[in-house]
Amino acid sequence: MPEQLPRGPVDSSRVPRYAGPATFARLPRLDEVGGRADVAVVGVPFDTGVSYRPGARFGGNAIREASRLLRPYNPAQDASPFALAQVADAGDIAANPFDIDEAVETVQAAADAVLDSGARLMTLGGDHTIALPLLRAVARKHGPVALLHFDAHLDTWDTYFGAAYTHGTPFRRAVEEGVLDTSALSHVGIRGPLYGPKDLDDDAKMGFGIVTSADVMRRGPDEVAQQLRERIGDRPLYVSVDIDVLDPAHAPGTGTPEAGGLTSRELLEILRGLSGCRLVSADLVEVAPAYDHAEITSVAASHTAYELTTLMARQVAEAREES
Ligand SMILES: N=C(N)NCCCC(=O)O
Ligand SMILES: [Zn+2]
Ligand SMILES: [Zn+2]
Repeated sequence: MPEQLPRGPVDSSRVPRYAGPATFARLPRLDEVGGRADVAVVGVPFDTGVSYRPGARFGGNAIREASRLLRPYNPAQDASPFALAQVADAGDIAANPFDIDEAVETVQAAADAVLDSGARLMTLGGDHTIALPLLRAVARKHGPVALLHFDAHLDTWDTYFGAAYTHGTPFRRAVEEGVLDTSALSHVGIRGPLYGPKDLDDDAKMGFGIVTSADVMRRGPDEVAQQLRERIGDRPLYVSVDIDVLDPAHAPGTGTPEAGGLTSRELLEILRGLSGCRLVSADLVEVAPAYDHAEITSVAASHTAYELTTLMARQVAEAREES
């Protein structure tokens, strides 16, 4: 008989949810489930790529702490994600805080290892620099992927202080490197001042379509999600969520806040509307708990990661049924 491995969160009716060290959603650690998971949740404590307030290195653990209140059944997607698939917390990637190039290599190697094990990757924390190595790893496995990018910012700028790897530049590098399918690139939640109109011209030339924050308000999450689903089709999809896509009222704990953002309700509803998309991996970046209050930001982030892991778990279950 194969040994019965733990699966799913600690039972919060038996062990108080505030007890013990935090893993995402009180899930087992990867080493407790024999080192194999369908979805690996990984922290990325790295924030050397930021242009303004630092602190996103602490985002992953803040999200884990705030995720203690998540429950096993997700009514919005009518799914029990942690029963559908083995979802485990794989700990943190030890990225060098003093050397961005080396950190980018380390994140890529760690992501390669997770994807090679057959798992989908859900990363928590870090600044947006890390999307580049994560996309490299995903493209190595799946080929160029569709990208759905939630952010106040384009993050397709060229360099800062001459540096190529920063939190404002990952998606330009990703396009240059050919890791993205340029027929299916979307930003959602864009707003705020830019350096000049060329920012938008460059971005459009790279192939990005933009759903602004005001578009989401005017058209509503259902219509936006439908348009995104049509653009993505059946391509392998990577979702990158910069928590500053939310209004600072919904996510004060972040490094480059911009007024006029999405509500957490709008973000969660758009994500739920992606059901059926081939979500292969996702990141959730730019949570900087030092500027947070009452865990407003990390609670929103924990629910965002919950919707994303639910989408992935449903995909895992569907793929299992088909085979
Ligand atoms: N990726 C984030 N959060 N911010 C990018 C802002 C780049 C700038 O300082 O213009
Ligand atoms: Zn941003
Ligand atoms: Zn960003």
